[in-house]
Amino acid sequence: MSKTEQTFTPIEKIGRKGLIQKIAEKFDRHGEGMVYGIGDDAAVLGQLSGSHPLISTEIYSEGVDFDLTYTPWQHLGLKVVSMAVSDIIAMNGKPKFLFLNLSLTNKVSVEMVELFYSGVKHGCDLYGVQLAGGDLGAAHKASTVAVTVVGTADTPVYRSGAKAGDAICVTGDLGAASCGLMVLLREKRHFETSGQLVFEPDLTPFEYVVRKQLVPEARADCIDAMKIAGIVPTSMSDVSKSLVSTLVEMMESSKSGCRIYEAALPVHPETRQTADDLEKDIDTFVLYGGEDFELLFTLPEKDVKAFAEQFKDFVVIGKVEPQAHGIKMQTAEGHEMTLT
Ligand SMILES: Nc1ncnc2c1ncn2[C@@H]1O[C@H](COP(=O)(O)OP(=O)(O)OP(=O)(O)O)[C@@H](O)[C@H]1O
Ligand SMILES: Cc1ncc(C[n+]2csc(CCOP(=O)(O)O)c2C)c(N)n1
Ligand SMILES: [Mg+2]
Repeated sequence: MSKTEQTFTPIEKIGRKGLIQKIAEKFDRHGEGMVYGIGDDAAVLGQLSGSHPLISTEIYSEGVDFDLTYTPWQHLGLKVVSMAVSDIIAMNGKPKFLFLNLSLTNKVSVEMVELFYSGVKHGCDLYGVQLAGGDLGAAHKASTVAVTVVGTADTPVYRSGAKAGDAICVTGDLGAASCGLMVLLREKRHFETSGQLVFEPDLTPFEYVVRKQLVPEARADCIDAMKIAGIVPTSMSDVSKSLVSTLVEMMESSKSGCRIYEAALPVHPETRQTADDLEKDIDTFVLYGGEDFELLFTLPEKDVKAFAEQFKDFVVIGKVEPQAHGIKMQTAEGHEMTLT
C-alpha cells in the first residue's frame, strides 16, 4: 500500500479508552522492578534499595521540536525514548521506567499512534526500559509528546565536577544530527514547491546524517563501559543542544574554564560532505548543532588510557583550565578564540 492509500481511523472511532487499550496490549504490565504498570490510577514500582532514583521529564511540540512531514511515526516514538533516556544516562544512571503523555490533533489516526508505540517499544527493548503509564488528550493545532523517565544511579555524576587538568572527552561524532535536519528541511521546501503528492525524497547520499536526526541513539554503551572499567567521570552531560552550550553549562557549573582543539573535534566524513553540499561551514554544525545525544565528560588525565582500553568510541577534545582562562578553542590554524 502506498503512503496515500494508508488507512486513517479517527481516534474518536475507537475512543480514548479503546486507544489506551491498544497501547497497553503492546507492553507488559508486570516486569523487573514494576509491580503494576498501565491500567490503574498510578503505576506501582518495586522498592529501590541502595541506589538513587533519578527522574527527568521533557516536552516536545509539533512544528517546534519535530515535523511530521518528514518524520515517520515509528521514528518519532524511538527518538523520544532515546532523548529521554539520554538524560538519565548523562547522570551515570540506568533508565528503568517511562511515562508518555500525548496530546493529539484530529490529524492523527489510530494507525499513526500504533506506529508511534511500535517505535516506543523498540526503544524500550533497546534500553531495557518499561513503559509504566502516561496520559492521552486532545490538542487543537499541534500535537505534543511529553516523556518522563525514571532511572537509578549508584553514583550520580553532575555537570559541576570538572577539575582543572581533567581531559574533556566526547563520544561518537558531532554535527551530524543538525546537518541531517538541514537536509530534511531542504527536501521539505523542495516538496512544497514541486506540487508532488507524496514526500519520498531520495536520501541515500545522506543516510548517516538523516539517521542521526531521525533516530539518534543514547550512549548507554559508554556508561556500561565506564562501569566495567571502574571509572567515574568528574562531570558529564549529554550533547542535546550543542557542544558549545553544553561546554559552557558544564564549565560554568564547575567554576572552570577550558581549552578545546578544533582539530580534535570528531566529525563523520558524511557530515563534512553534506555540509559542503549544503554550502555551509562545517563548524556551524559541529559547534552549534543540536541533537547529537553524544556524551561530553571529563576524566582525570590518568583515567583516559585505562578507559580507552575498555571503550573505543570517544576522543579527547581538550582540557579543563582554571576559570580565569575562559572557554576557548584553539583553531586548526593555531589561533585562540572564545566560545559563546
Ligand atoms: N499515552 C499513554 N501511554 C501509556 N499509558 C497510558 C497513556 N495514557 C494513559 N495510559 C495509562 O492508562 C491507564 C489509564 O489512564 P487514564 O488516564 O484513563 O486513567 P487515570 O489517569 O486514572 O484517569 P484520570 O486521568 O482521569 O485521572 C493509566 O495506567 C495510564 O498510566
Ligand atoms: C522541526 C524541528 N525543529 C527543530 C528541531 C531541533 N531540535 C529539536 S529538539 C532539540 C533539542 C533537544 O534538546 P533537549 O533534549 O535538551 O530538549 C533541537 C535542537 C528539530 N529536530 N525539528
Ligand atoms: Mg490520566
